[in-house]
Amino acid sequence: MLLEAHNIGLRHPNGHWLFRNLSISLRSGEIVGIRGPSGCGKTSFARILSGYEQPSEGVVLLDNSPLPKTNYHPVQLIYQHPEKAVNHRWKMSKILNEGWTPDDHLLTSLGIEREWLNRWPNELSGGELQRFCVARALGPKTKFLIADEMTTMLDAISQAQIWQSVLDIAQKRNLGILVVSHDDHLLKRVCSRVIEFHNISYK
Ligand SMILES: Nc1ncnc2c1ncn2[C@@H]1O[C@H](COP(=O)(O)OP(=O)(O)OP(=O)(O)O)[C@@H](O)[C@H]1O
Repeated sequence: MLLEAHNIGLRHPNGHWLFRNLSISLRSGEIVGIRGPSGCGKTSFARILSGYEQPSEGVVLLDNSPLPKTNYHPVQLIYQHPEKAVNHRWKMSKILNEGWTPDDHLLTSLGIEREWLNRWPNELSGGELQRFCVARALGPKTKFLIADEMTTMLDAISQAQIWQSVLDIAQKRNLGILVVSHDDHLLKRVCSRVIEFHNISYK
């Protein structure tokens, strides 16, 4: 499969263009990094690629078709801030099973303790909550993953554990991953190529 963004631009309500003419393509099985300074628009671009936000101009295509608007989304975004990505009125078991039912093996590989399933989101740390968001995003219908600073809030050991399970699954299922990060060491380790945000953007 091929995920493509063509000439994407985003203009805020105040009329300011955050970016214009962003084009990128990502194939199944590819792991590509995006690096850029804080505030340049990486998260906004990630939201557009995963269908959460409409661009002001340009188009995102999945195998030459527009992104689907209903059902399980094949491009899954993992946010930098997991507390913004969960329903705080739901317990963790319901959040986890929102789109599919992750198996025990996945929960173990992501370090999710079963006792956490009965808690509310605010009874978990950011890192613990993020493990649920990763599991939730890895459903069998996921084709591409947009990992926006996915493990930034985690310690080095947890970070390595989560990336190891994500990379294992990506390899087995031939997922494409876009890794948005400030962490040069991580980008170098997991990505086959790394793009500077400003090199794909012409303001
Ligand atoms: N409605 C809005 N009007 C004007 N500017 C906005 C609006 N919404 C967001 N912005 C600005 O757009 C910029 C891009 O934010 P975004 O989160 O995409 O950047 P980022 O590169 O992911 O940053 P970071 O690395 O710090 O997470 C920010 O400077 C933000 O203040």
